[in-house]
Amino acid sequence: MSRRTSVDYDWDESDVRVRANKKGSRPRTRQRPDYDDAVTGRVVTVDRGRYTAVVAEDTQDERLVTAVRAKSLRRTPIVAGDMVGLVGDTSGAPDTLARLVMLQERSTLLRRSADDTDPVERVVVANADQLVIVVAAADPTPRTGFIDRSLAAAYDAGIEPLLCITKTDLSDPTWLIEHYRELDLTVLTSAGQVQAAGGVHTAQDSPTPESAQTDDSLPLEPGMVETLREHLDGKVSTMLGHSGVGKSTLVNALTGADRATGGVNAVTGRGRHTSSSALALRVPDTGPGTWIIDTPGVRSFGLAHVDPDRIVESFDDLGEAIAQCPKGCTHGADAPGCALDAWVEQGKAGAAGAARLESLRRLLGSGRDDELSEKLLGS
Ligand SMILES: Nc1nc2c(ncn2[C@@H]2O[C@H](COP(=O)(O)OP(=O)(O)OP(=O)(O)O)[C@@H](O)[C@H]2O)c(=O)[nH]1
Ligand SMILES: [Zn+2]
Repeated sequence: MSRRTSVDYDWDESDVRVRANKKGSRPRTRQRPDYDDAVTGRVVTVDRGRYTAVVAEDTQDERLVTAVRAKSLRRTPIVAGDMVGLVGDTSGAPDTLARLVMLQERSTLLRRSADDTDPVERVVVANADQLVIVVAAADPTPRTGFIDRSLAAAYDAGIEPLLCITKTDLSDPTWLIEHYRELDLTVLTSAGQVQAAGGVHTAQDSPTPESAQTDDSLPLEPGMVETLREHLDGKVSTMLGHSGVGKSTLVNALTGADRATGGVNAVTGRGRHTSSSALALRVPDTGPGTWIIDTPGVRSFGLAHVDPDRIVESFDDLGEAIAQCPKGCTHGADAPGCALDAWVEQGKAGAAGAARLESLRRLLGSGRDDELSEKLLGS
């Protein structure tokens, strides 16, 4: 049952010595003849040094393979979403263990540092196309600081952001939607609204497919789940949000998996997932390649690893003013000639301009106050 799939990827072994080889144009797999028969897998979760990958995705031979990392990769972080090469017993049969020997080059890499002063950068998720930032309209109170830093991290990683506002039955999220009106950001609310590129549209009421039938006791409106499903279709998305905002509720409604109780059977066919590590899940009623990666452990987004210029670029709604700043402008409150204050005072950045500028300055500063208050609030 160990049918091989051919390896025709551009492997990044994260092995600098191999990559630095003069014959750089030669396919790297040739330099590793041992691995010619490696099968490709998508890492769905990592738990205590064990990597679970789905192999032969969307074929009859699709299976979950558990693997341990080869010695040569022991210093390389490998995370959910990574595409890897596996050798050895890749049958996926119970109690078998394969060897993870290669790491494919990533299209994107979402990273964070524990806080803005922590130089240690952590890899969160690989190959995500989209970052779904989940906040609640209330309980817990949404903080734009968290959204803004998530946006900066997404922008830096080249990942498309999407803002999802849950619990709109508890509080009116209009102020939050207004806050991002001038930014080209799609906003979904649990009332089923979509804001794209500055306009608010009511989402089409689509019927809930059988497999996604939500429990009557769930406070979610089907409109949001279905609109979100459409936005996830064909993409690898990762979901991020503070505890209690309703991520599990959303993921469960989307996938039918019961994350809280550790059951992933509906998605992977077998196995239990009880750790708090990131987990990639299939999304029913979507096309091939649709995955959602839940990151329960990630609650704050230190930006120590992000170039300040990239942070500035994530404030696209202030971009026109920034273009008028003197060269090398730090955009700080006391930066000489900074065009931002006048721009905002003239109302050119919209009603939320002042708050957006404040947020930019906070992120460009140490940002510690914001991060600290998030921690103090028990996020
Ligand atoms: N009123 C209301 N409650 C909701 C909504 N969505 C989720 N909840 C409730 O909010 C609580 C927290 O939801 P979870 O889905 O567990 O939140 P989470 O983000 O996964 O939280 P962690 O598992 O701690 O990361 C639960 O009691 C849900 O029933 C909503 O749209 N409206
Ligand atoms: Zn400036």
